Amino acid sequence: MSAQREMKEKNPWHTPATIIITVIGVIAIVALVTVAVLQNKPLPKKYKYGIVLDAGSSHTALYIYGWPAEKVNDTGRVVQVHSCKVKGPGISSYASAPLNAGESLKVCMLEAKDQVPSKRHQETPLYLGATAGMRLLNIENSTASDGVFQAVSQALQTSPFSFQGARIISGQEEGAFGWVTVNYLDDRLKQGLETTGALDLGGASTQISFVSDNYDGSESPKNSVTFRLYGNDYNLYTHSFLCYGKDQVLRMTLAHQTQSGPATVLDPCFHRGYTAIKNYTVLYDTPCVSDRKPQPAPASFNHTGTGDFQECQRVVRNVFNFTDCKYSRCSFNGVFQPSLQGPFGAFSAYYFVMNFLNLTDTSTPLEDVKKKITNYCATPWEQIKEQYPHIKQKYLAEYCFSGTYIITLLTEGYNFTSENYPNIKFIKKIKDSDAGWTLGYMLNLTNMIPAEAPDKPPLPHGGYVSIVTIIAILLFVLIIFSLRPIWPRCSKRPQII
Ligand SMILES: Nc1nc2c(ncn2[C@@H]2O[C@H](COP(=O)(O)OP(=O)(O)OP(=O)(O)O)[C@@H](O)[C@H]2O)c(=O)[nH]1
Repeated sequence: MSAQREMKEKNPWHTPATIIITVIGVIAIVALVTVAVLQNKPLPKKYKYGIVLDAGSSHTALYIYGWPAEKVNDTGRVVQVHSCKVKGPGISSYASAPLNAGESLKVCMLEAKDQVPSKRHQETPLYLGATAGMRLLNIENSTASDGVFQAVSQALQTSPFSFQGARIISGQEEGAFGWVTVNYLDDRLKQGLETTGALDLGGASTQISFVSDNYDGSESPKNSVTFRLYGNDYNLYTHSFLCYGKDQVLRMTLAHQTQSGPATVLDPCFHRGYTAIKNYTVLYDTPCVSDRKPQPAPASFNHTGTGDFQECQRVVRNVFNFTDCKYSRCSFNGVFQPSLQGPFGAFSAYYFVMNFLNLTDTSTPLEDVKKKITNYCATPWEQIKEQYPHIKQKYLAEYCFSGTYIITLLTEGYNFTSENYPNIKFIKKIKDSDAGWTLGYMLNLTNMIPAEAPDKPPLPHGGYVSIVTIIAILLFVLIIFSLRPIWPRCSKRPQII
């Protein structure tokens, strides 16, 4: 018994020095790892915000974007945190009562106040960009357009946000920023991947934007936009067709059919059984068709559907000029377009219409797409209303026309064929953010996409912590081994002293 106690007392592992060294070693390792973990832990997320109002021809929508405050330049970090659809028509419809345009934004602005934490209000930039509706009003009556901007600016200045101005964005900006949005959200820019083209169909204009190896900007330079983003150069082809949004094209096709001022128009783009009294003055009240107004025109006409896709396509073709082209190749109306390249994202009305018609699957052969639209157009109006009781009748009545226009624009306007039609993806959102020009516009104005690729930390957080842990364990083992001279003898036999 006493020999055993003596053996314990002589065991060098139990000397005060080794115990102290071991405890200090363990504490040092724990401290080292803890510091590494804490020092590199992502900071609690403080968000910054930006707000963009898309003042379109048919309506205004508000988008709130958010991003972590500490990492501004990382791709894919800015996301849409909220959106609000303004009730009523687009701001260009308030030309004769501009104060109401400002008033119409109030509900969405109140929502924005609730969505953005109040301590961030003052630093949150607020932009309003107006598109084709205001472009047309500005052409038609620039004083009225100035009045509308004054009214909306006054309303937005009273908001708690940092209002940065309201302006018409050019068709080129609308196309290019739509392309930036799509590729930013898809993480294609930072990684330098092949980009996705953007097809945007609005109410009053439509945009096509893509990068093509066959386009360096020398032919038709007005269609060229160059960007340097994350260290990559892009030469983007973009064109915006004013008046080729679906609402204005509908007016153009009607104007074409009413050139002689008839009292009844039999329209193949509307369902059999559809009939409505329409006002000539309202129909022709847009620069897109005003020069075609019959003189003298009766006050109104009876708009009656006949529901015939092929006839509708014939009518729709009339709005395009496919013959004049002074370039090596054109889309339509004498506009240069290089050969189509890469995948395309088609959004806004492209999505609304094709989604309703159940045609978002572009692996469906084009002939079958046309058959489906033919069947939809041929369905009597009464049956359509019964089938879709919850869908706004204005939208419902126009899907036959809109589907026909979309297919004609894509295949005959932009020259998509059976081979490359499947390259189109009809999209509404990408990773919970709406596809459209607004995000690209804000990223540009807040300088959130750097021209050069940001420096990456040499290691991700997890890798850093693992390496520190391994080094700490190695150090510990080293200390233990350095204590070797005072190790107990490695013998199974008890050492009897
Ligand atoms: N079916 C359907 N159509 C919609 C919906 N929202 C908008 N539209 C229509 O789709 C078309 C395009 O809408 P937007 O993308 O908002 O276009 P916009 O911004 O008003 O028009 P631009 O100024 O030309 O860009 C318009 O004819 C709208 O009336 C929807 O939820 N469903």
